[in-house]
Amino acid sequence: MSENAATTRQLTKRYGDRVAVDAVSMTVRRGEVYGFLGPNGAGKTTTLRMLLGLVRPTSGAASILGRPAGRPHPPGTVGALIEGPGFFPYLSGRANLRTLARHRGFGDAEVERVLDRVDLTERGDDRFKGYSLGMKQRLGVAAALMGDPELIVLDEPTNGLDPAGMADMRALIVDLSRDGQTVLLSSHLLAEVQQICDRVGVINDGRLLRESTVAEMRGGVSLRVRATPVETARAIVARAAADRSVRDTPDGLVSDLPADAAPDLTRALVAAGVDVREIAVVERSLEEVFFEMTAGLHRPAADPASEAARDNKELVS
Ligand SMILES: Nc1ncnc2c1ncn2[C@@H]1O[C@H](COP(=O)(O)OP(=O)(O)OP(=O)(O)O)[C@@H](O)[C@H]1O
Repeated sequence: MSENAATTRQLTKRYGDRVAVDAVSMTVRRGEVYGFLGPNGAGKTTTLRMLLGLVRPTSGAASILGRPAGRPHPPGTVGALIEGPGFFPYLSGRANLRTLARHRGFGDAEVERVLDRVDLTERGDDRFKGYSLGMKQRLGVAAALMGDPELIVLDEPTNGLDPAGMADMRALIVDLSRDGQTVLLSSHLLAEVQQICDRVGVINDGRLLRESTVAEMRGGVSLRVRATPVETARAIVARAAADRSVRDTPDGLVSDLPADAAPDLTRALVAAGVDVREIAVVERSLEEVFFEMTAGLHRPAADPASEAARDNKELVS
């Protein structure tokens, strides 16, 4: 049995001159929640579609649960929610799932199991049309869960949800993972998913910039010092920082010092007559790391200004 749930090697997709996915090599391990992160248009959906065999790669290879992408998967191995589920608006959630279940060879008991899994049992007889966006997304996840697949692929599962809907979806994904399912999800909301992913792959302009655990990606903590006079404070922080850099930020001086350096640093600042207003341990968010990684990188040729602006807006929204 392959220890990896999904892998891609140099996976590439071109649409005419445009390289939507550029030599992406990623590895999703069994049992983890893997976040495939990047701004809209970065190539996430295209990569997932290639993994699921819905789009043919231009070059490179992909495999899921040890089988080359594109080969039919035995029932109960892979479930996916890609680009919004297609449900009949005038049928109830339950009737929609029953229709799908019959098509896929599952019985009504499986429909009840997945409805319960996404907490929609009580609202199962309501028309799909009347569902909130969060409920619609959860019904889509329920459809992906039929047959209890080993790997669940969710494309932007929190897209468009309000904070409560996002929290529900996060809790559901964490539950699935606790039950041993592997979850591969894509998102442009880095702050949103950093809380629930074990590892992440960051994609921009079709290229995988980095793949690692969330903790590795965020790096260690830093100390932030707000004190006056700032020149004296900077000199003292620099001495404590030794060969580490000291950065001036709008929120104060920041240096990659460990949290346990704070007491000595505070004493040194006070001894030098510096007024210390704040010493804080700060952790970088994935969003900050993403902006550092992409700073100065080439932007899409089509419309660089608007695309960059749009990406930035959506990354922080
Ligand atoms: N069928 C297609 N024909 C032409 N270009 C395409 C096609 N599908 C995707 N693209 C282009 O490939 C690039 C990557 O798109 P993709 O949908 O994979 O990105 P994404 O990261 O999933 O973004 P989003 O979250 O907006 O879907 C985009 O520039 C997109 O316009």
